[in-house]
Amino acid sequence: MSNERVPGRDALRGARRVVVKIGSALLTNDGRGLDEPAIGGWVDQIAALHKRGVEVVLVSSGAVAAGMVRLGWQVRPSAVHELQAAAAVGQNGLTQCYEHHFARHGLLTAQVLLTHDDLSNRKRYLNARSALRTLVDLRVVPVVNENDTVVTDEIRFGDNDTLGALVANLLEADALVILTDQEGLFDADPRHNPGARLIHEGRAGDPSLAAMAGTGGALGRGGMTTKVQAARLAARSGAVTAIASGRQPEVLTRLVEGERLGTLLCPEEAPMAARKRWLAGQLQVRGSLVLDAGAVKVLRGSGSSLLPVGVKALSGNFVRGDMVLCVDEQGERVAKGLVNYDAVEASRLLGKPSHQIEAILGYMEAPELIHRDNLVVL
Ligand SMILES: Nc1ncnc2c1ncn2[C@@H]1O[C@H](COP(=O)(O)OP(=O)(O)O)[C@@H](O)[C@H]1O
Ligand SMILES: N[C@@H](CCC(=O)OP(=O)(O)O)C(=O)O
Repeated sequence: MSNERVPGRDALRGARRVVVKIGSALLTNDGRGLDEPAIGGWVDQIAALHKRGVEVVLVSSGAVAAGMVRLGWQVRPSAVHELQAAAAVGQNGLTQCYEHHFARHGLLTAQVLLTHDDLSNRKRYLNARSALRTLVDLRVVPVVNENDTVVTDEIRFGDNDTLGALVANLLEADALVILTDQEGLFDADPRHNPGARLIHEGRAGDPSLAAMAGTGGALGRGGMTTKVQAARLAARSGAVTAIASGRQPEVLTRLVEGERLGTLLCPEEAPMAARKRWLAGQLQVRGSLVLDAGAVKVLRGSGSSLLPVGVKALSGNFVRGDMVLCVDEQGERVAKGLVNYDAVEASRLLGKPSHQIEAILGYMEAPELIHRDNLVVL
């Protein structure tokens, strides 16, 4: 195992928000019900990251497999209604298990069950986004799974790799870490090819990776194919994806320390550029800010954040986190970005220096109206 510095690994090292996906193959100890001691170990690692200020959202599989064990079923049913019943029974066990282990660290968890509709319908997408952001801001660890009990075959994600990537997009996470039962992506399925070699790093969009990823294992659904696809999806919003074995000691901690573990798949372009393009394309504009000439100059010239002091007027009924358009005094488009204050608060801050924010509002979310990481100059 090498500790040499590899550029893409720095994105993990500096990650502030990470989506961790734990797959069925790993969680259920090859079909013997939930592997509670192992879950306890991942929770310890997530709690350690939390302590360092890294925000972690967990995407956890295992409901169907845990339900089967609770119901005494030896064979995974194929009928949808039976799978749904097993998921409903098993999800309870999964939630209890995470709640119990995170409580040992004084951390609260929240169960978030999502369906495809929730992320493809604009209104529900925004609702899911603001609920998850709020949970993360409250320092709660969201534990996400697919809402298996209500989904039908046509609309299911099926595998949680895709769900993990969509959650990474939703929260503009810096990294998606997929923990599975293999050390990473190999150039052939290591279960059937003892000589298969681990891919250490790659480009998320590289078509040759798909060819190496065979089909799914017996318990999980997607195998490596959906993990490679998930990396491509996650890259849209600038997230790097690590695929690693959950059985490696301290795997999460070591990955965010930049250790060369597992497979790292990086976006084609710099993460920030990808993230900004994603931002610009994703969200509907909910309002606009009129900037004075000084603010226009620094935004265009030096890519600075937008401070309230440079804003003369606003329109629209936006809330914190919404996309707003920034225009100059002639109405010319200058930038788009995610605003840190809602319209009522922002209107009270117009033209004011940032050191007065706390006195005016009674609290300060951030000194800038739009942080430069959330700003796209047009
Ligand atoms: N190229 C490959 N590299 C690594 N694993 C592979 C590859 N091709 C197929 N696999 C299989 O993918 C399985 C992991 O996928 P899956 O069972 O869906 O796990 P999970 O439940 O964690 O999502 C491995 O056990 C392995 O047999
Ligand atoms: N939602 C399902 C998980 C589906 C699944 O196994 O996904 P994966 O871990 O990606 O192979 C469950 O909780 O059983």
